[in-house]
Amino acid sequence: MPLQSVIDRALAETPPGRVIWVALSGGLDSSLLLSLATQACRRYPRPLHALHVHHGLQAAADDFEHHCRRLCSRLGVPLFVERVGVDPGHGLGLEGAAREARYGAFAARVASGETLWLAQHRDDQAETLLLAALRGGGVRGLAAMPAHRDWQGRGLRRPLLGVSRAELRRAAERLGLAWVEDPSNAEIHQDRNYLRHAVMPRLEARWPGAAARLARTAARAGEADALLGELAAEQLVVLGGDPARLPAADLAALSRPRQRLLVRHACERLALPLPPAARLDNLLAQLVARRDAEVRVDWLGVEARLWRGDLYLLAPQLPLASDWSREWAGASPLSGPWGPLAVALERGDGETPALVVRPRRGGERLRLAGRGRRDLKRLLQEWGLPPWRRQRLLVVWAGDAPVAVLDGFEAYWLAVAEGWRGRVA
Ligand SMILES: Nc1ncnc2c1ncn2[C@@H]1O[C@H](COP(=O)(O)OP(=O)(O)OP(=O)(O)O)[C@@H](O)[C@H]1O
Repeated sequence: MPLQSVIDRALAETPPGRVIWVALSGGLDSSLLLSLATQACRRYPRPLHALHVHHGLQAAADDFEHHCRRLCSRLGVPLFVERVGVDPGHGLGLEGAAREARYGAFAARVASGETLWLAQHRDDQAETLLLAALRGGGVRGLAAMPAHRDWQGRGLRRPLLGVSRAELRRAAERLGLAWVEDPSNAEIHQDRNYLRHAVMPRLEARWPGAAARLARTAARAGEADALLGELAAEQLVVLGGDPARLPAADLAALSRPRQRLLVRHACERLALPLPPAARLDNLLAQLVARRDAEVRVDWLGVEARLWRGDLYLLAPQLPLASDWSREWAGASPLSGPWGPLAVALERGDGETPALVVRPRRGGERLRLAGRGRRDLKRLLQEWGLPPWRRQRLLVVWAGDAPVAVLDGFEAYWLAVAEGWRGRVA
């Protein structure tokens, strides 16, 4: 398909009336993508913007920015430049950290309903598949990069994913386009560059069209991955539909591959990090733990807990210091230990005295309407509150009397004493 038709089609599939952003690095591919998108938008008018992220990592960073400015002013496309700091100290490596910073900048600029176009092509796709296979990745990894996906309400699109690098270069030369060569692309110690310069030419020499075939494999793996997503969603409905709380016995009755699929799917639905394979197997092996046994398996960003027959997937919470306390007049919001809480509390006669909010210490007794004075500990047992939720309880005191109990994380009242009114604002 001619290149311009590829772009026209991508344009036709992008929601009309909303801004299309081209992620412009200043390299060949994204400079060409922007030029082609500009031509297409002249024929089918659409708001088109370019977005350049300045990482400040290389001496060449300013050259990239200058090139982007020149190109955009020539094409008459508004350019937005985002400056980001890259912190390689989080175990992602420099490349990973730069990528994370870049996506942070994209997210800050591109609004919900708008679309971001990226310029990866077919050879990038083949390399991504090989890198995933060399890491021992599964279907998700082998699917490499999707041609389009929803990204928190925004569209992410790669219109050039089916086009070869050679064809893009020919097109750029035909157009007399200028671009900046990224000096780091020649550094062969980087895995991707090694594949590009040392491996792919050999594969192509032995199997002409190797990159195109690998990209086809990625597309097939992508389809299989989407089907697995559908299967997992259906299975989740059968298990009650709550990704944060899965019935352990029902989960244990499934085949191990289905269990893995479902837990990963549940994490995705909750926007939690996926478990490393060994952690997941460790967790699944304990699914049939005795009902009264408490099992907890953690991985970065997640606490998985088996409690009373259910598997809970939770984001870890910072522990609450036992001496934390807050004076409060009862009006919303309450400035809680993990952030503002949209709750209000008042005495029935409207004469609310000064209140103090503290973590639960034990031994509190509340006077409940129709039930008299009750031990909070007993009440917690009665409500069947999981232990980790007990740790986030806040007790509101009026003088030396506890008058209400609040979940300090999810902002709701668990108990309010007789003569008091609690509201969720
Ligand atoms: N600094 C940046 N600012 C804006 N977009 C970027 C930046 N770096 C990369 N991108 C986008 O992400 C895509 C993939 O990045 P990658 O690093 O693989 O490409 P590149 O070789 O730097 O650039 P190009 O695709 O322009 O040749 C780019 O095609 C571009 O759309």
